Amino acid sequence: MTASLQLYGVQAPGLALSSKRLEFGTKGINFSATLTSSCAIFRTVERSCRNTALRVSCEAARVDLLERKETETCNLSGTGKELTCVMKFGGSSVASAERMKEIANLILSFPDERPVVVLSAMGKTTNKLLTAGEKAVTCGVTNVESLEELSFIKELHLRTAHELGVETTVIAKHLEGLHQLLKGISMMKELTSRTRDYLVSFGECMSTRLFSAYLNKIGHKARQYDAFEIGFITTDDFTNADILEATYPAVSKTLLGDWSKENAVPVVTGFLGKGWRSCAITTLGRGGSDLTATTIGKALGLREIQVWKDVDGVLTCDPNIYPGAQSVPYLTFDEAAELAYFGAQVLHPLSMRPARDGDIPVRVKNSYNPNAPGTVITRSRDMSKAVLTSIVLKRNVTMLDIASTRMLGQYGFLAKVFTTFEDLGISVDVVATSEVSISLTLDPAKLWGREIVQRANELDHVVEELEKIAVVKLLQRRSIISLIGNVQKSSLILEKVFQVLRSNGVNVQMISQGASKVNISLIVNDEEAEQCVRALHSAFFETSS
Ligand SMILES: Nc1ncnc2c1ncn2[C@@H]1O[C@H](COP(=O)(O)OP(=O)(O)O)[C@@H](O)[C@H]1O
Ligand SMILES: N[C@@H](CC(=O)OP(=O)(O)O)C(=O)O
Repeated sequence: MTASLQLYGVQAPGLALSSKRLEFGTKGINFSATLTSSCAIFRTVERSCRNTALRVSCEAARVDLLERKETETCNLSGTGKELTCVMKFGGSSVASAERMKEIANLILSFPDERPVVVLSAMGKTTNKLLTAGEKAVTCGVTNVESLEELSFIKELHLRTAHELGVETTVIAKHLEGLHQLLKGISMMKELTSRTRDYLVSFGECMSTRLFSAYLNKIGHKARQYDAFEIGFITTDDFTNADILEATYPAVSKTLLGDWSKENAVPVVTGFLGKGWRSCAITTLGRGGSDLTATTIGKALGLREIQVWKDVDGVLTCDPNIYPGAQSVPYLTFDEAAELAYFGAQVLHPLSMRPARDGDIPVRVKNSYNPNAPGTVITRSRDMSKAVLTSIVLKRNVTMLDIASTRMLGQYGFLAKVFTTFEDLGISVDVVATSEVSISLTLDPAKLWGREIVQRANELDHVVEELEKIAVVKLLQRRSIISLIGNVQKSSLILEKVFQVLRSNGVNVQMISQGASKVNISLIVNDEEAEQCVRALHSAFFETSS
């Protein structure tokens, strides 16, 4: 049982709260969450500490303690009496005015649902914003106006407003702000990851404003929310921020509080948050609107989370690799998480976490084909007949073969290897070990998120460090093929896999069965990978045996 202790403070004008540090000196207090807003600091503490006197010391400028108030943390499962579900629509589902009208009809076609709507940016807006930002660095201030991406974004959003019949004023400030920001980037000749997040936030801020205005126009009361203003508190890892615990009660309080006053459909920006130290806009990693949706689902204790895409649910493999991929009717949270983590673009890698914690079913549906049943993701499912569920490919992975320079019997070798990665802040994806050697792949999401120069230095540095204790081989352009399914049937799966790979003349360079028990990973050369996935798909999903 936790209680929330809220300490309200006033800020000296013009000072960001993040520049101050409040210290809670009393021993034994277990802070399970922290969140700051421009005028308050909230800390969630264990109930047992309720009456403990807190010594609050303020390091920087003035923070006056105005009020100390104890409140029960929102009852997460009991508050969602009225709002029923989350409906998240991805970029392809809101790519044009016509698509937005269809989505509005779709929402209205479920009269028993009272959804929280989460939207991504329209179509490929996020990519266009990023390209515009990169071009702005070098194009010169006077040329910003004629950047084709800026013109495209302006034209798309203004046209959408006209076609929806809503005032262009709902997005005018954002279009102007975007223009100014690009000029700023151009003047500074620099695009930091913090600015990058601010830049892409314009996409979701505009799509939600247009859609909410449209719902209101057709007589369906709606209210737009910027996630970074309603308590989506994240780490300050720009471009890949993680949601902090304090988000749940804050989001619940705002959305349920407003809903109880007026039943207006909440339309929330996906993908965005607010860094808890910086108070700047952050993003949750590409495809992060899925995570926004599941976070809201958990925060409000809703009955279901729906993510509407442009495919008939989660498929047996990436349809861009094999167009004959079929939809998977049921998945567990573990299977879906593994599938997303190992590269299936269809779901954000962390999005299953809140749904699993809240035990809320996630339904993946096709907004272009609403009648298709889609995929239902739940805590457990009948695995008695399940063998292989889906095949996932992650390309361009770096692999390391590390062999100890000592002989057998050396203890501490694995510990030293992993300490090196920990020290360098690099996470590892797939591992296979013996007593004196270890093969592993490096998480490309973490590594490739950094600048090219930084990346090359990092790899050199890893090899240099490891060479103090081992012979190291750096192998690039490898692919991980992940076989998601019932690992209880691993012999059956592997028998078939090796038959297929042998008949295709492919040598597996490493194999690993994860502790999650839903995934077997194979490492092959990049250039052989797609052909392998197609051959494996035929063997597992297109033959009767
Ligand atoms: N196993 C898979 N199942 C379904 N879609 C997949 C899979 N692997 C890759 N994809 C790709 O993911 C896309 C859907 O994800 P995404 O583009 O993020 O959707 P949205 O933007 O609508 O949220 C599909 O169009 C498909 O090309
Ligand atoms: N617009 C962001 C966030 C997002 O979730 O998009 P989508 O739902 O279209 O994948 C992106 O492109 O990454």
